[in-house]
Amino acid sequence: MEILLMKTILILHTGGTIAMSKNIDGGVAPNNINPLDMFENPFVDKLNLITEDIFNLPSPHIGPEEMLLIQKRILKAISENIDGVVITHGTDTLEETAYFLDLTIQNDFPVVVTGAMRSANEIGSDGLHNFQTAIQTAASDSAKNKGVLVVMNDEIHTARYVTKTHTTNVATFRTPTFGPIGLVTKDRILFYEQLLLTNYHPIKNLVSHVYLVKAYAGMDPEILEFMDNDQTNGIVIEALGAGNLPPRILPILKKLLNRQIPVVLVSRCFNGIAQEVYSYDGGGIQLSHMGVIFCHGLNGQKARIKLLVGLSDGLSGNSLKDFLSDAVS
Ligand SMILES: NC(=O)C[C@H](N)C(=O)O
Repeated sequence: MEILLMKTILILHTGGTIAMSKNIDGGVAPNNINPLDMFENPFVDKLNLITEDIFNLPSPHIGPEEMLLIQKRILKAISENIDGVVITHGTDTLEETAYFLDLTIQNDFPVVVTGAMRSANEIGSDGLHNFQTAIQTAASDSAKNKGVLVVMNDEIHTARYVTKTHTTNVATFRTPTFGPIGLVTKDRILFYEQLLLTNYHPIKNLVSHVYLVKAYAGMDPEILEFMDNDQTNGIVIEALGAGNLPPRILPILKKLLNRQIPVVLVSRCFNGIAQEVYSYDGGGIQLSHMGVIFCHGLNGQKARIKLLVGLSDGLSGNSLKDFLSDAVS
């Protein structure tokens, strides 16, 4: 490892399978005491580990409020001479928390998120290994200024593009279209790509009622009619293919846009980006002319986090559009 000086790594446990065990009935559930608290620092002569259990939640119980708590704790660490941060997290919503942090923290030190697919007492448990490699990555100088990173199964992914792709396999985290930017090898942390960095938005409060909807063949307009009210702050639609919608959605879409509700489009495809390609009814060109914002390269859940962060930072109109479409970062 390229670790030369004594460094301090802040570890924030938030729960998830990495902190769970299989019980006698075969169900996997949280423990009263996090098994990771028993982790013996294998790098005692090189790394000082400060551990905090900020909460112990399955990640489906985590939402923007919890993400903001994690963000605030990391911002506090900036004045505490911390050299890196590791966050352990359930994998179900890990990519959303990681991307939320990526958008809201200017991290000169590495911030690494990890989790596990097998709980602490299951054969082949991946928790300790992922935890250890996440610490090594957070302690690596080469991990600085790369945005928030996700380390799982010996791969290093950007929070911006990584996604959970398998329900149970330990190799679940993948980065469609672009691939991981680095590897954890037996003896070093290795990067071979650099993310284009963007500005950060250090929000302090959150807006609510930002929705995510998936398009499907024959999509029913009623789903969007539910959002046609004053409470709705924004909507992300995972559209078909290159970025198209069934024509029967157009009337309600117009109503939502007339209400000045931002409607953001991504593709429901696993690879590629939403683009204004088709000029038929419901095609991307028409949607774009109507005022729908095309968000490039993100999946639906990430685009929703980005919309939430942009709105929470007070962006609207063209500034929100530029932020979401990556015209500015
Ligand atoms: N592997 C996991 O961590 C999944 C778990 N359901 C969670 O997200 O908390």
